[in-house]
Amino acid sequence: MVESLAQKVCTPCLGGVLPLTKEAAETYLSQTPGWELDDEGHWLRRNFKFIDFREAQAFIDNVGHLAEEQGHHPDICFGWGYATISLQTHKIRGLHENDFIMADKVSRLAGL
Ligand SMILES: C[C@H](O)[C@H](O)[C@H]1CNC2=NC(N)=NC(=O)C2=N1
Repeated sequence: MVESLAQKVCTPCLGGVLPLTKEAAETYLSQTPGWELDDEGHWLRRNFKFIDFREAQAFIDNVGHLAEEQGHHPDICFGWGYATISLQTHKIRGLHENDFIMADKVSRLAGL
């Protein structure tokens, strides 16, 4: 049985690895429905909608705990009724499988 991305854990990114090419990143997208790449393929992003500010805040608080557990941290923007989660492996200034693992785990946190 093929392991889902969410079943994997982020590996410490020690730098010195090349970021995924845009084409390689696009092959991962099929496993993370709802997420999008930026034009250069350096960022993975998804918007989540909530009923109000508190719901959005509760969600990003959970994302924060997940990030600490995984040792891999998203950029988060949130406000009344929404949260935007952006993922990049900063150490390599691009995307790594870790970003897609986090994306799948974050989607599941939102119940998606
Ligand atoms: C020392 C620490 O583990 C590293 O700096 C981690 C922390 N979280 C991280 N998160 C992300 N998104 N990219 C990184 O390169 C990264 N590096």
